[in-house]
Amino acid sequence: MASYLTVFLFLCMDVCVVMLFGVTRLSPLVVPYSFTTLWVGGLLRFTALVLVVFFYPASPAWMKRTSGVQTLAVHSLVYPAYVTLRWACGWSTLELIWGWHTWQGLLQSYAVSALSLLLWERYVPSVHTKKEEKPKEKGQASLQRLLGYLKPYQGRFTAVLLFVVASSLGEMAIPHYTGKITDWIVKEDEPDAFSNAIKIMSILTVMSAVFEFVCDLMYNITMSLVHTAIQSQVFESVLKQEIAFFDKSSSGELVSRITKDTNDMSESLSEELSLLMWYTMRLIFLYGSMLLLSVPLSVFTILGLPVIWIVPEFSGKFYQTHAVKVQESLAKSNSVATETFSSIKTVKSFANEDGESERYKKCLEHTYSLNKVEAAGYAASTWTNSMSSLALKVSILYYGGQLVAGNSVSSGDLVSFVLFEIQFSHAVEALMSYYPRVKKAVGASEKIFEYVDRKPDVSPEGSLAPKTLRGHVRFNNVTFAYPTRPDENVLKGVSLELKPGEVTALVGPADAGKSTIVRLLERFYKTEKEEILLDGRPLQDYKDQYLHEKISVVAQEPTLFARSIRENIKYGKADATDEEMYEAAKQANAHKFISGFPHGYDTNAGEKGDEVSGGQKQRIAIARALIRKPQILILDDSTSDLDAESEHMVHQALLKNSKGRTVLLITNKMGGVEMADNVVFLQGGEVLEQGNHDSLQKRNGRYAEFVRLQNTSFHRKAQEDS
Ligand SMILES: Nc1ncnc2c1ncn2[C@@H]1O[C@H](COP(=O)(O)OP(=O)(O)OP(=O)(O)O)[C@@H](O)[C@H]1O
Repeated sequence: MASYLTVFLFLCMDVCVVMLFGVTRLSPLVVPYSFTTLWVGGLLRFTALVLVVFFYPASPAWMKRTSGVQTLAVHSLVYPAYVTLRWACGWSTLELIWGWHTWQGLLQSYAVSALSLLLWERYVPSVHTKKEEKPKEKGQASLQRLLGYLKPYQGRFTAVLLFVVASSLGEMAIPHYTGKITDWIVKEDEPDAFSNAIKIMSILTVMSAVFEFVCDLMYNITMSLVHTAIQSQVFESVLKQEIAFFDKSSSGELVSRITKDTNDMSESLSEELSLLMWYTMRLIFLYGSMLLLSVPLSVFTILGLPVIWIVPEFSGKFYQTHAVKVQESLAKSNSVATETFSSIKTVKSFANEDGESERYKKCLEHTYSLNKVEAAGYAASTWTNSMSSLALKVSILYYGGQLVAGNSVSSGDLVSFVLFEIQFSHAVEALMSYYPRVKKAVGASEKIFEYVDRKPDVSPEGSLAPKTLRGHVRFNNVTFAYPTRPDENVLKGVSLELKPGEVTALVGPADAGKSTIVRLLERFYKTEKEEILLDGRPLQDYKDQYLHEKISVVAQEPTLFARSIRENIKYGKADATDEEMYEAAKQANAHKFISGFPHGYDTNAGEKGDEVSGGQKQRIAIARALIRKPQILILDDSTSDLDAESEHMVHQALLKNSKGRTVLLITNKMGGVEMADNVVFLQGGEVLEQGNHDSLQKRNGRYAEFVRLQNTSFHRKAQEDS
């Protein structure tokens, strides 16, 4: 209520001041001082309004800010300023100078004030806010970074820009010479003018087309280079992240970021940016040509532009927010599809095709509901663009007609102007409709840059890479929880030792934390500095590449790549010879079956190794670990799919060839455990017993009980099988 009262008070005061000065024009005293009266009137109006704003207790706070005072100044002084400007240009001011108190004048000043307030709020940072140093808007920063990718190709872009300039200039020929031809038709006094105009117009138009062709070619090639650079940078950044990051993000989402989002972003850079460049250049030349033809008409055109700038910005913002949401939802749908296809066998064996389809459908429905809002945003944004430019067009035609009637411009010039103006408003309209699309791509780029900027949460890489490594590992009271479940300690004060030249068996029931110990040794997760030592030095101090060369792990469920067996065994060690590959395969008891395949080592292993059996997959994975000749070899239940004979052969070969090597064997099969020099029994994340198999058996503690249970279940299983 109070704010309505303020507005009412404000209007009353304003109208009264203006009308009061309207009365003064009747006084013969002020007639010779028309300009002074105008300005004094404006200043008094300003003072009166400022007094109302600052002394009326219920006036809105924003009016007391700098932007509010600026608006009042514009509101009060725009009319005197406009009249003075006309006077300076030598145009008639007689009617205006005494007509500022009219209702028409009043309404005009309100419209201008509203517009100026909008502009000031948007584009002109006020004196106070400047001091506060606003942080850059996210979208703006992303756009700057996107443009940063173009920097290495500055030379090419300068050439492209020159071609754009030449081509846009050539495009001015048609409207320009159409006007000349109109004048010739009206006057009929220059017989050669017609053919000359046609000739020059044709030459310039053809030249413009050639420039456009060269420019497009050069531009598109350069943009493909930029796209490749962005995509590989995103891929590299994602690969550098710590394992916990991959635990949290699904592979579908990651793939969508790298492919779809980078594509969207590159499209904006190539297609939209190119159009942006073309239309901006055209806009400059068109406006230049319009100015040459008629300054008042051009000024009138430009006055209407702020309206068609501001309106699309509002609708574009709404659209951008929804575009980001659609991207996220799409990434989710992608991850569901990727997960389903990568586990298709499990899906089918549980006959859950309908369940997965339903899950995917739900994701798509969510995307669809967001898409509808996004589409409405896009439609609203383009509709507001074209409506605002249509309004501008109609008013320009109206004003242009008046100027022609007053003989201010010739008919030919008016024709040219109208043609220029049509192209001009089309260019503005086009730029405005590209704005939301560029914003959409900027939205996509924000997500991508999140990945590029993300610092992997790992300890800074060490520099240690000693020539010889003994492979002595010590865990000192290690307590660990996964980052995704920080409150759940998986390891609780684990202390153990892996000695060079010895085989240590890590034994324990499911979920004891055995694989977690391996993941920590691989440095996949962060631990305290002194907790894990390798040859007496903290594990973090070693170079990453060095560490993974010296430690080889055969995981519980090894993953093979959809490449040849040769490439799988030599994975990460492409310089290994074929002899070394055969040797590793023999030790892993794999050479025989691989040689039996029709294509031998060139046989494709299939996606995730699906074209070989579980046991074969494990043996190939063991060969892949052995070819690196690691100082520390870790076998994490990696012979579970082998028959007893194969397993025995693998173990024998490993023991024979592991002189001086540290071996960690995670298994619950007693055959392997009995061969070990040392046994560590882990349960619930705690080391309960340590020693060799016989001594632990004699102790008759938890380990012995576990062995008994293992044997009982083994015998029962054997009986059931027989
Ligand atoms: N990436 C992870 N994020 C969160 N928790 C995890 C993660 N990996 C494993 N865990 C949890 O840690 C605990 C120990 O898992 P781990 O794989 O180390 O056990 P394990 O002894 O190797 O078991 P198994 O013999 O069944 O393979 C389990 O409770 C498991 O749910």
